Amino acid sequence: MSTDNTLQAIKFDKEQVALSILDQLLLPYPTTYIPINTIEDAFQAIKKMQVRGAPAIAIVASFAVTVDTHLHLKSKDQPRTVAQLVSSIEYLITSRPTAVNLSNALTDIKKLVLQSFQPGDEVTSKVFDLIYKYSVALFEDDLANNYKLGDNGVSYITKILQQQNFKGPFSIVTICNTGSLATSGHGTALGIIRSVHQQLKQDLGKGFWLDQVYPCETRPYNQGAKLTSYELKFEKIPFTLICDNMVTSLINTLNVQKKSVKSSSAPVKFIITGADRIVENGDSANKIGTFQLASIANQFNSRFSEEEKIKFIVAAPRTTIDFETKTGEDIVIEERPSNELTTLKGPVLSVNEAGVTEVGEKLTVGIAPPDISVWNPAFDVAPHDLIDAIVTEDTDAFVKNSNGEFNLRV
Ligand SMILES: CSC[C@H]1O[C@H](OP(=O)(O)O)[C@H](O)[C@@H]1O
Repeated sequence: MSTDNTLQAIKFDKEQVALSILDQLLLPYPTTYIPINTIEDAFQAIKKMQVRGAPAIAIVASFAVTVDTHLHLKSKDQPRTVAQLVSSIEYLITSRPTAVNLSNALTDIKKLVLQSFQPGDEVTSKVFDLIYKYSVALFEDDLANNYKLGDNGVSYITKILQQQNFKGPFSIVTICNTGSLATSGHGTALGIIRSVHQQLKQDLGKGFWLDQVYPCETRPYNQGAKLTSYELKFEKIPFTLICDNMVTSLINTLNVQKKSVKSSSAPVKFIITGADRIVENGDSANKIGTFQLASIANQFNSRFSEEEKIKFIVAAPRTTIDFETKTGEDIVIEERPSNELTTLKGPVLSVNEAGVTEVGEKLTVGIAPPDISVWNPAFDVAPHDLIDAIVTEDTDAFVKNSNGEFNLRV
């Protein structure tokens, strides 16, 4: 195992055909890379959320099928049939049901193999080659697409601010983690924030600039507090961490009362989230709490002038769009274990004589009575009528037509 203070969630050695992932359950404290050698290793790591984020879990799953196949071919074990490989792939799809990237990628791999081979055929190096090429392309395309998505987000944000005749500093609210730790790099919603931070700086003369990011801590698994804060701090992007239940007060303080929060008075102009599954009509499943953010923006906008309105942006690569599902009503929402809500895990922190924080052993702390009824859906669905724009790697952001409908087909 290696430790590495990096934002690289996934490491794949093309020559050695070796896969390791950053154990994200230990972040934001020093963590380790753990090897993924089998489909079962990947299932467990995805299920436990040692790796999470819709694009990242699809990439890790695809690479895991590649590595598993490679190691099996090298072993002296009984050759595997295509049917057996397909069955393992179908098992891996069940590790997390809501994020469509996972099922899309593994279904693509299944189709690729079955287009050229019969179920009873032996898994040979030719099968491996198909899977390897697909997995490497998925990883590399995701990274390239995230930079395009970031630029498209900047274009949309610039257009809106110009239309609203907005001048000065602005803020962005986001939820969960949608950055390098959730993708192959740069990120989706956090990728837009990275690109905005780089391209809309005060000294670049556009007349408006990003002053503050407000990441929601994202209960109950705290991806915002643990992961997005880690990324924003790493990139030196100005941010202030808030609880999920603070967003209404934040917007009321900044945008309505025109007062400051900490040292910033920049109004919230955008709420930017990721997605785990965007369906045909634009309804978008994302981390629990996202629907609430869309509702909050809608509530304020009902009182705001056009120039004051807050825009709600969903950011995702096209691999997150599910054209098989017509509306959000049909999206399966993953429910997770109760203990994610009734306990908190983390290291013991102590400050030594030199004032340096030392990271000790990992503990689990109870924050609710044991054996109680808990509801822990990992996602909710923001209806398309509350979404202003869906930003992908395609050139222009998708916005609704005069009938209030998205057309996500290009
Ligand atoms: C680019 S990540 C997309 C999406 O995935 C996250 O879910 P999880 O942390 O449970 O894997 C979150 O909903 C992000 O918005």
